[in-house]
Amino acid sequence: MANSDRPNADISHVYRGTFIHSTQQTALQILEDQLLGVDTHGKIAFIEKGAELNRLSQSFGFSPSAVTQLAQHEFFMPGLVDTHIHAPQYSYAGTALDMPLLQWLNAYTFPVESRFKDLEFARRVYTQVVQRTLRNGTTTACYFATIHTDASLLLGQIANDFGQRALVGKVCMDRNNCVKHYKETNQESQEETCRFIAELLNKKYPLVRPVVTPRFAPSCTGALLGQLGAIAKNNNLHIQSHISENAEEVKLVKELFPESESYTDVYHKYNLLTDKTVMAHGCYLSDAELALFRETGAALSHCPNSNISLCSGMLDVRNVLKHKVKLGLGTDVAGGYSASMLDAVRRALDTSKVLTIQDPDYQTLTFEEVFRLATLGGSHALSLDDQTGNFEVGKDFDALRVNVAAADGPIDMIQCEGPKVILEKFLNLGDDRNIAEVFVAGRKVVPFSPSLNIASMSVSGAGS
Ligand SMILES: Nc1nc2[nH]cnc2c(=O)[nH]1
Ligand SMILES: [Zn+2]
Repeated sequence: MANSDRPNADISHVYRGTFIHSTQQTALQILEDQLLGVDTHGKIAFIEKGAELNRLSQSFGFSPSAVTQLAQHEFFMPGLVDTHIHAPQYSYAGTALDMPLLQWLNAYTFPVESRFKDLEFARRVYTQVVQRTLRNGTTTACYFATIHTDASLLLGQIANDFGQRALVGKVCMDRNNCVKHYKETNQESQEETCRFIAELLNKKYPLVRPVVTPRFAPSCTGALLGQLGAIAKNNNLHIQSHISENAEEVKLVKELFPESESYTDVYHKYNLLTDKTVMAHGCYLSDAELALFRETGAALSHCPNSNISLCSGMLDVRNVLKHKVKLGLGTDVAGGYSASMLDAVRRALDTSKVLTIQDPDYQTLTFEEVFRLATLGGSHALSLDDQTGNFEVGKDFDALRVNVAAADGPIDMIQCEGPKVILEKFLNLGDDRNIAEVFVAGRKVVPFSPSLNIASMSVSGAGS
């Protein structure tokens, strides 16, 4: 072996079995009888054919007897990437789905979010949402918190404690005519955003980053949007918001920002469309707006459960892909009632089929394409694809160990099936009972470590 090929870190784990992932070229690549090595930094050191065991064990210095062999109904897939989820709204997920967006925000969302000033309430809900999403295989989550800086910092701490990769945003809003006590002044929003960013970065959590988070154009003055664009630029930070989710909202933005050509133009004008931006929804974007997304490198998060639950609209994913706009999937809890990315996969397929019902010439998304959106697509949308999203050497090992035939699980395996069918069954029928283990950056984060003292955190609100 040439010197340049020598590994620069020791191997901590080697797994043997089926690995299923996406690449830029292929939506579904099935690698059977492979050996994947994880180094002591949690990175993928090699992924090669099982027949190479002896050579690999010698060159990487591990014992063949230490290899973990997957069982027949097991496979590894990349961790799921939730590109849009509201952590505080987990407290009412599964309820309050009887109104359109703007009314829903005023009636349910703003009153609930205002409660997150209370840090003990925040700790309880944030512990539960991080646990629930991890158990369901979300290895990376892009979170909205609330306007409260300390509670938003707590969300970052909890994600770090449980080992979830997370972008965390303190929500900014200096305009709210309906729930008057749930808003900031322009100065507060700016100052608290800077404090949030400084304090979160100062924690040096390896997998948790701040994200600049104007709630959406109707909640922010132009002045605030401009200040947030500058803060993101000066600190090279991610940006997240909402766009073109619902027809009434689009109309409102036209009224509030009459000088702008389009909703996308509002954000563009304030330097909020960058290659580290992810905007949720985009159901009503024109082709010209999609072209602007493509030009700036900004991404979209498709949140189909929310779009249907709030009767917002349906994203034409095929058209977004045609415009080569980066795209991931999001749960958008609690507009979306499920915190599971498996649900987002199913709802994305359902929505695509409804579009085909409406127009039989419409090219329905395949489950392979949606699998890619939920993994590599999401990591690309969050500009984290150099670190996660698939099983390329050098990326972090973010993975789910799936057992389709888990005892007492939701799937009956009637006959012996190949890996493609097994994956399809898991995506359509599986749940957390099929997710035996979850890894983030090589660390096993599910089952939870007993040292996390889960019971005291979730029941009494005490804990780390
Ligand atoms: N779905 C959804 N859309 C929004 N637009 C502005 N805020 C929100 C929110 O909390 N949820
Ligand atoms: Zn949202």
